[in-house]
Amino acid sequence: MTDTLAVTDGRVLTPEFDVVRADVLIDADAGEILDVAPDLAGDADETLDATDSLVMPGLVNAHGHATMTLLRGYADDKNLEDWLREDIWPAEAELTADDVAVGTRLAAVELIRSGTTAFADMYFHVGEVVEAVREAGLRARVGHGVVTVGKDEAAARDDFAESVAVAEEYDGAADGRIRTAVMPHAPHTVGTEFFEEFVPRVREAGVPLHFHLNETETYLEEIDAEAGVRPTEYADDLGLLADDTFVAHGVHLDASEIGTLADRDTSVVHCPASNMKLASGMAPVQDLLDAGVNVALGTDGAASNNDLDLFDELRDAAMIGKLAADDAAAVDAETAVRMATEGGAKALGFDSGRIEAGANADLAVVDLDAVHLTPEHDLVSHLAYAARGSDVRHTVCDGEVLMRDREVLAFDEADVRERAQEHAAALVARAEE
Ligand SMILES: N[C@@H](CCSC[C@H]1O[C@@H](n2cnc3c(=O)[nH]cnc32)[C@H](O)[C@@H]1O)C(=O)O
Ligand SMILES: [Zn+2]
Repeated sequence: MTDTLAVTDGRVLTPEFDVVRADVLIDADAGEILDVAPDLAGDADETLDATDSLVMPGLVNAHGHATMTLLRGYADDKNLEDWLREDIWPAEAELTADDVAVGTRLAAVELIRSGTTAFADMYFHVGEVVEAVREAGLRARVGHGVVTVGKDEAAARDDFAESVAVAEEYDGAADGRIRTAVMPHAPHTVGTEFFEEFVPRVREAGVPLHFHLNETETYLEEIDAEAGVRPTEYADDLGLLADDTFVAHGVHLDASEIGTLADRDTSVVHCPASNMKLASGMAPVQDLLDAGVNVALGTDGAASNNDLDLFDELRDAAMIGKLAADDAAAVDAETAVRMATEGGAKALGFDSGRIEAGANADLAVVDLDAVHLTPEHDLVSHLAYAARGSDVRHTVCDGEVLMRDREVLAFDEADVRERAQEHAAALVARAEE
């Protein structure tokens, strides 16, 4: 007999963005939603109470570096290039596999607590990331980040080869909750010859590509100096853009680049908090949406955010989207919530992001019994503009309850925090030696 779970007595955000009173019946073995209708509790082996709550698709954090939770608050108030070169890369040079194991678990707890059920991760020691994701019960698209600048040819080639090997090794791990991608850091931090050599191998492996695109003016200047074109054109010429490619940031994009991204059906992961904090700029999100580009949301690493709460990101996206377009109607509440759910699921290639029979059973249950969510005119407005990650009561991924009544089940949270504090302190001490 199949194990079934019913999320009962709540209201449900439908794919049409109506809010209806219904239960959600889940096949816990298959990790799939079976039915959304009133009175399904009697059919279930187990129930999860959603009284006074809104059942929404689990949020999708489509760009980040989970281990960077260990560097949260370590270096703030600098632009991207200075921050990476002066603080982050020296610290990362000291990072061990154990640090990645600990930092990714800290990130996982934070993601689960704030209703995120799927995320993308570009980092190194990916085997440790995979183990943490498996244990957490989350869904993720993971990859090894490649940088070739500053390395000799053999080391550079090894780094890219490792990214392909890692993507092949772990794709489909954790009962299919883990998928992979090859993740060259950015067009200007990986040499042209290495893209030429490895892109055909990525295509053979049949995995997507993920990289940082046009995050700052420096990204444009470096490609302009090297190739005399815009980075999107450069990336397209190298065969990097496809319908399973997802790029982070896309802050500085001209109309022709937006057209190219739309033509290739490449997803853009908007990271508004990171872009504001590093003063990278304002992404033209409404223009991307108007051109038909799929836009997802990401926190980026916790060192440039400084948290992994997608509800913050949602609100930031709606706010900065209006400023960027000089139009208060731009990036409206529904659009922001869609980017954080179905947009992210599409970018990462997961059949999640909607509460409907047949979809992955990835959902967040938001407690509406709160002062800052009173009164109720429009619950989608609340999700975009008033709710916080800490309003999430239960988190379900792949049909498994990962958090019940604000208790994360897979980990001992106190232990995860203590180990994170120890590893972060030791890491920084090594970096500053
Ligand atoms: N194997 C590579 C590591 C690349 S992982 C991905 C990298 O992205 C860096 N990173 C984090 N946030 C950002 C961002 O906003 N823009 C660009 N890079 C970032 C992060 O510090 C990490 O070094 C190496 O040998 O250096
Ligand atoms: Zn990043």
